[in-house]
Amino acid sequence: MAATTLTAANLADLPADVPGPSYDRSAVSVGIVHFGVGGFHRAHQAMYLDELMQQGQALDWGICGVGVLEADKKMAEVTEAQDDLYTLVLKHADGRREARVIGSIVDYLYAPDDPEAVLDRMTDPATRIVSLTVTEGGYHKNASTGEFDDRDPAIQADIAAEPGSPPRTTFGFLVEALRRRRDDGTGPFTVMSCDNIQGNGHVAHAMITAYARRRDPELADWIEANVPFPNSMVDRITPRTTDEDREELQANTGIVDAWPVVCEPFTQWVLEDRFAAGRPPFEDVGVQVVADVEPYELMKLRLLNASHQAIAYLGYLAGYRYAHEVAGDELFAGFTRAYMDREGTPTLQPVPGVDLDDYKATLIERFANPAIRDTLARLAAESSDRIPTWLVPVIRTNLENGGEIERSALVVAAWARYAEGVDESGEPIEVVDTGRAEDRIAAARRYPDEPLAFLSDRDLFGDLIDDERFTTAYRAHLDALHTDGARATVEALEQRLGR
Ligand SMILES: NC(=O)c1ccc[n+]([C@@H]2O[C@H](COP(=O)([O-])OP(=O)(O)OC[C@H]3O[C@@H](n4cnc5c(N)ncnc54)[C@H](O)[C@@H]3O)[C@@H](O)[C@H]2O)c1
Ligand SMILES: O=P(O)(O)OC[C@@H](O)[C@@H](O)[C@H](O)[C@H](O)CO
Repeated sequence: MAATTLTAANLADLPADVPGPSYDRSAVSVGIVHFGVGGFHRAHQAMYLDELMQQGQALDWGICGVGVLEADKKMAEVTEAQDDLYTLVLKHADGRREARVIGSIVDYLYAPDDPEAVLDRMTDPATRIVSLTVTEGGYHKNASTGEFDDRDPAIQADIAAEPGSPPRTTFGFLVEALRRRRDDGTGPFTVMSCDNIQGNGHVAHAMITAYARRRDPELADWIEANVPFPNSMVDRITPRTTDEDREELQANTGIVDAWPVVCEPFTQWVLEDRFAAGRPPFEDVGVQVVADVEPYELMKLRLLNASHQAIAYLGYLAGYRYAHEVAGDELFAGFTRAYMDREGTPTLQPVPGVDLDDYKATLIERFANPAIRDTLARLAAESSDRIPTWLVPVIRTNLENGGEIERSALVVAAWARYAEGVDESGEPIEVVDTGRAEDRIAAARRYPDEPLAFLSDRDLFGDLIDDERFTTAYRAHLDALHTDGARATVEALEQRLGR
């Protein structure tokens, strides 16, 4: 098969079964600046905009991506070489692949090279939305107090910088751009968070204004009064792109793409309708634009993301390395579904238009899609940002209401066992937890002398360590994980609790 390097000039040479932009990309202008162009943004928001553009809509809502981290240099190089084009490959469970080339990202700026260019984009009146997928850690929220946490050195540097000087962090850029827009009368843009955080808009609002307050209280007041931060629920399982994905794409289609994105066919976006200066007509491409996102967020984070945590640690300890292997194992799939039914679901609000039984059954099917090859290592990374935001609130609510907590306690114990850094066969585990890995590993290794040491960090677990019902369950599970291993522990628990 003839090789086609992905560039604007080569779009006409795409194979017939790989559609590309049918719209004139030179007519697309930037209306959205996006921080954190990773796999998920390219599989989700950029895809929805591309669909609108295919319908001849939203041509004034093109995306300019921004990377602020050293690690984003690679994305800058690839987008430059490929005219911001990339291939999106949907992987169906039956082995089918559906590829298309996405054209809605039309510019990319690597902020450390030219921070003023980023600010120019953000202060351009045509920019009406600044969206974010900067991961849970990118919001600088202390999980226990809920307050802004300024301990990140880059954030400290931005807080201390001279007024008007070039920022380094996402918050620094947002607040400086808003200051300039206030001062020159351009007015606000909307800050649209698309990260997996409960109340992501509320959290972005609270953290960004807290940051702004440290620099300029009047500006913080102006942001409070003028900038909308809509909440959203976002969903599409998007694993990291691998070399095999690149090779497979080329072998199947001839397309040479340095950074394609692969994901599951399922996609969902529930978005609160609160924008300062308009928005694309997202509902025309299946986005659920609603007044209250909270019930959907809780459903997704407490069923999907919290279940991912169960699958990750228990599955890894049991010797699996991929999500579909764990979800395809009846014992672990049954445990996960029982967590959802008995512990996650009782903490949810009624979710308009959703049959929760169907939703949960679909989740297990999605996890079990063998084509996705989502690694447990991806799901188990950055646990300190995930367990406290997704699972701890479930445990707290159930403790308050006299609900069940046994399975959640086992997931927390499995994290502690995983964080010891050695699996059940004595092989090392790479514990990825930015800024906290050393501390987590040290706390985990205080077992068995101090069996509750892992729970003693109140930033992560609040007062769970003071609740005897929880600590009794946690201790028993942690002991069992050490003496019997993950599989036997889950088996015994499921036998004891039944369904
Ligand atoms: N991958 C998924 O399945 C998925 C699904 C739904 C939602 N999400 C959300 O999207 C986020 C990103 O996921 P991804 O798969 O694209 O990851 P990724 O690693 O491919 O990309 C993450 C991007 O965020 C940037 N980033 C990370 N920390 C940052 C910080 N402190 N400040 C600024 N930028 C920062 C990175 O530089 C990168 O551009 C997740 O954390 C989650 O909240 C992901
Ligand atoms: O991306 P994170 O760090 O928020 O969480 C890991 C996974 O649970 C998550 O990426 C899911 O795959 C995703 O939320 C599915 O929509």
